[in-house]
Amino acid sequence: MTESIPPLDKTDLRRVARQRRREVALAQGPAAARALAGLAGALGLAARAVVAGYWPLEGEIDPLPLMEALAARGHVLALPAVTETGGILEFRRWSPGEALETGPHGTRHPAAAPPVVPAALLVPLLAFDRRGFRLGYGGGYYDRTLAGLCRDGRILTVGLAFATQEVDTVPTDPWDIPLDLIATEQGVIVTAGK
Ligand SMILES: Nc1nc2c(c(=O)[nH]1)N(C=O)[C@@H](CNc1ccc(C(=O)N[C@@H](CCC(=O)O)C(=O)O)cc1)CN2
Ligand SMILES: Nc1ncnc2c1ncn2[C@@H]1O[C@H](COP(=O)(O)OP(=O)(O)OP(=O)(O)O)[C@@H](O)[C@H]1O
Repeated sequence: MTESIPPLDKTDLRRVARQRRREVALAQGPAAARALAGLAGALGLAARAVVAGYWPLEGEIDPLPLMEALAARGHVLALPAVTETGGILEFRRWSPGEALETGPHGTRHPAAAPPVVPAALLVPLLAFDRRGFRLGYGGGYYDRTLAGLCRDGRILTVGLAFATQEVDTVPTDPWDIPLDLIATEQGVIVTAGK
């Protein structure tokens, strides 16, 4: 068991959670990513649904083995592109092995292509709680994007994290929209949802 993180504001929690995530990623990164891949069938995705993942930044749990497992099950994959600083994410079709370009904040995304609307979103995070609230880097990209996607239709949101990224209560703002599921190397957590 790791020590629990005391209640902190978003800025302080980002710092503490980042450090904790870096340590667990070094110690358990590849094993945890493999464990996530084993959950591909447990996410309840509709057949052939378009699933948007992410290209991992340092310390984030690596979603690529899970994305490969999803592709093998017949899902279409996509990656987010940051096309405008402070804007919303654009999702582009992608298959493992296809070329990527570097975007703002060190992100990697496929070259310009007609955007797709994902049915499910795999979401990176610094910390999560059992209500489904997440803390990100503070750019607000997922918040703004989710606000639009939720307005336009149904979307399943799945946070991906190391189990030790859980905190009792993530501090929230009015724009935060809770995730439906959190997948960790220990299994799938079903939250109260949106
Ligand atoms: N893998 C991944 N892709 C993503 C995100 C993410 O969190 N992770 N984003 C989520 O919104 C969007 C990009 N927005 C971002 C906004 C800020 C920072 C950021 O502050 N990065 C750190 C450096 C990251 C590192 O430690 O390598 C920084 O600049 O200090 C990163 C991404 C879309 N794509
Ligand atoms: N629906 C929205 N519409 C417009 N701006 C928004 C919306 N949601 C969030 N923002 C803006 O995004 C900024 C960052 O929000 P927050 O600190 O919650 O980011 P985060 O969830 O940690 O980051 P990210 O989503 O990029 O991983 C806030 O300053 C807020 O004004």
